[in-house]
Amino acid sequence: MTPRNTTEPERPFTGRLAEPPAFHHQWMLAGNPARFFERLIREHGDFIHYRGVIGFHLINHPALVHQVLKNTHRHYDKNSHVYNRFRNAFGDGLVTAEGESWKRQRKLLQPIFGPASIRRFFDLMRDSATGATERWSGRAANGEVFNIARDMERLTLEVAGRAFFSQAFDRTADRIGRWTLAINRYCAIPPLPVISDLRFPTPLNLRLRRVLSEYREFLRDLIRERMTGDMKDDLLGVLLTTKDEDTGEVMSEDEIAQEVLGMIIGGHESSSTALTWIWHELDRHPGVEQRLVEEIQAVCGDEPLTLEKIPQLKYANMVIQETLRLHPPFWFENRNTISDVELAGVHIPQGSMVVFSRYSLQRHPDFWDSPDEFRPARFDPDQPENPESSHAHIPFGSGPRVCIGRHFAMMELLVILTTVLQRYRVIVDSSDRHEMAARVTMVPKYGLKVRLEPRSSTPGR
Ligand code: HEM
Repeated sequence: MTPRNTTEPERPFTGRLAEPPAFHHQWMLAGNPARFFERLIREHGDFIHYRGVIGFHLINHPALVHQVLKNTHRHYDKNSHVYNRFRNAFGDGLVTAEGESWKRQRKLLQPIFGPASIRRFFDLMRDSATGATERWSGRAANGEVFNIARDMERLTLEVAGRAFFSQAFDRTADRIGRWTLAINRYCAIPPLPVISDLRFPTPLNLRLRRVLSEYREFLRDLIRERMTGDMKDDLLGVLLTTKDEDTGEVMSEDEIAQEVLGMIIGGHESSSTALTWIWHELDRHPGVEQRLVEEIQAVCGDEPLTLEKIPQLKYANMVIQETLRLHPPFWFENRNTISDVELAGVHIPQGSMVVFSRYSLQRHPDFWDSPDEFRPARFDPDQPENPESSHAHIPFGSGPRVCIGRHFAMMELLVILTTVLQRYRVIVDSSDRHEMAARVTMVPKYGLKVRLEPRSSTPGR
């Protein structure tokens, strides 16, 4: 379910700009930046001009966010410290591209990720999820405690890898896993301009350079393989053959490499994080888990999930939305002003950074009742609990740069959630140490230690 289809936020912003003292609570940025923004908002309101090592305008009201991402998006781009760090790692794929280059890429890629096109990935998603649950049978039988966050990472990487490279992923899975880890480590460092520059020879930068060149070589070989006859119907095959409607041009090898890398890294990590939070919340809310299992039983019986049944998983959808609200994987967003802009009557000069925290926005007490409580019923499409909250829920972004992979991600989450729950109850172990960490994505800092309890019947057997 996506939020209701309204175009303008229901409530205008009526507050004023606050200017806390320079460097206010700056030390908190080094620990947990989501808590830093939360505290600023609690003390100073929904519109703040922060002056510190890095200065920014912080917005925390749906009407302001809507204005930046949608109504006046042309006045903003992603030339910020944070996105420049991603640019070093991924190049200029869709996530970081700007202007004409972004427009061209988005137009080419949009149809590939539309709701109808991504249906063909259903089988591979279900097969990968089923494979993971089968590999877990020994663990379940032995009552083994393991970190399910790692398994979710492996599983969503496999889904993304197979969607892009078919079986070539399986041959290279370990290497791709290592490359991903190195890139994620690089992206998680503070976005300080000099240190992030790949020419600066820190061990992390040198490692990233090596990894990127290995990845390019892997992709070059694979593209050559495809060009010499072994063309496949996976995402790489589609990218190699998709033509610009107007010019008839195909994407260059370099463009494809940047695109694929950004999507595999960004797409698999966000989905695995969301899944880990779902297991965390279901364990804490047995009533929700019970209702979810009942829905799955009613929809699928003892058979594996099929593509046609996905729309019937309404409660599962609500559970996912509520998890994405409380634990938005990409919790932080930022834009750079490319001209002078006016926001809520305030003049903001060109070259300023405007930021918001999805974590705070999606827990805004003016838009959500008991905002910290996990209540999937909020997202009941027939009876939404907080009818004015649609613009306070944007886990996939909003406006022209809304996540292109959102339909893919939602289907993947539904398939994995259903497949695992049909076979196991996921129980968080008493040894689990819980703390939220806000890195590139928002994660449980120490992962999630769980045990599995087999259910009495196994689908398809
Ligand atoms: C739960 C999973 C996911 C979440 C929460 C998520 C979230 C987001 C968000 C918030 C943005 C917008 C950033 C902005 O405003 O600039 C975004 C953009 C993007 N996402 Fe996702 N994403 C997810 C999964 C995926 C997947 C699976 C893919 C690819 C298959 C993907 C590919 C992209 C791309 C390419 C963009 C850039 C779009 C553009 O700027 O035109 N995402 N994502």
